[in-house]
Amino acid sequence: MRPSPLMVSSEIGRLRSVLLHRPGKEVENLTPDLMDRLLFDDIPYLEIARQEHDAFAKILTDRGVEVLYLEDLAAEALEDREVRGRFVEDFLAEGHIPGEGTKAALRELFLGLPVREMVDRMMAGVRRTEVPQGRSRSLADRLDTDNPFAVDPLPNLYFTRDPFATIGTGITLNHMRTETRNRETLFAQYIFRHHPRFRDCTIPLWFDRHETTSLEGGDELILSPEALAIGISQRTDAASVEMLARRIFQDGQTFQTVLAFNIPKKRAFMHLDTVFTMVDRDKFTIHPEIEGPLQVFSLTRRGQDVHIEEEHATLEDVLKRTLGLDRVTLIRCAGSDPVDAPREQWNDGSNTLAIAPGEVVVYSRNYVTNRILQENGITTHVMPSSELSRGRGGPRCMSMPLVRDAV
Ligand SMILES: NC(=O)NCCC[C@H](N)C(=O)O
Repeated sequence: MRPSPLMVSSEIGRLRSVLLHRPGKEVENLTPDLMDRLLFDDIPYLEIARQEHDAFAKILTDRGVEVLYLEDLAAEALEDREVRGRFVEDFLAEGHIPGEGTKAALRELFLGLPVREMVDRMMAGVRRTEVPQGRSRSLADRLDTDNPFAVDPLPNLYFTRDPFATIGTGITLNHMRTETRNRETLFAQYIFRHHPRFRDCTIPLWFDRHETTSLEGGDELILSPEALAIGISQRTDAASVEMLARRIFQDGQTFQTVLAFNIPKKRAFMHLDTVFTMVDRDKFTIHPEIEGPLQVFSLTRRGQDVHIEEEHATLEDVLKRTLGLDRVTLIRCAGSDPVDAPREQWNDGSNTLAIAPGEVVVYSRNYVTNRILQENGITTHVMPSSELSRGRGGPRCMSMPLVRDAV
């Protein structure tokens, strides 16, 4: 077995390799009635969303970052016909297909396509009108439902931050809060098991998709090689945090502390990274509402066990102590303006992606926060964002680092 090709031990180390997903037809396979269940607040215009995403990727590649695409890795991982067959079965099993006849027709549809087209179709979803009506139609196949899809689209796939997370040399393969996003984690499972880049490597698994509690990557931040910050949030359960801490501590990675922040359970704050991201060694963007005092649990390694302490402290005090800093700069979203701050946080003004210490990618629409970042000495790479932001995620949400330089 080869050593892990993954290494991420901070939020800000120079970014060397990152996983993105270029939005596909899935972001237009949305109707007003489906938006709530599929976790969107509006329907993006695909052509512009792709232009915006290409601008995002260009910011990264122009600075020497290797950009890998989920759809490419998935297709490459599924080259083998037997593996592809198993993937289709798993995908259909979790797709809540109405009847056996529909499932058989979808199986035939997917396996009859070239592998890359198959991946695109699975991501895009299949409309009921696109499924050839097979002979054996069970009652369930015949029943008309108000869902126009035989198998749902996966519109949140371009938020590659959430289905799995690189921590150290391993990953958490996540169990997502919602059914619509949990199917996304199947792609990562097959990529890490079957893609030539990963399959013969020793990649520790800190969490697995079959766990019964939820964990999403937007809640997983790496403050330093010694400390993680995990949100207990609308999407991540406390039990998941303790489970990943125990596994990471037992593996002998560099991490000694996991800080669990209990944040408000609401859609605007769905993940810790929607209200808090690291932009430099001692600088953070935050939403004013989480300045604290917050309920923070410190999970520390004690031999083979995990010691848990609770405190109510300000974010500033916790960060200074954990990072051994005399001072930290908390850059408040839109300067805490009572109107600009909630607006820009809603459009992910606090959700930056660092490509090096003090250098971040931001959404153009959050111009108040962007100006304040610049005033604090942060270099901002501004990307267009009108269509991508309709999915309620920013540059950090749309990226999963695979390799960063040590800080
Ligand atoms: N890390 C993140 O904050 N990801 C944003 C995910 C947005 C997506 N529509 C969701 O609700 O899961």
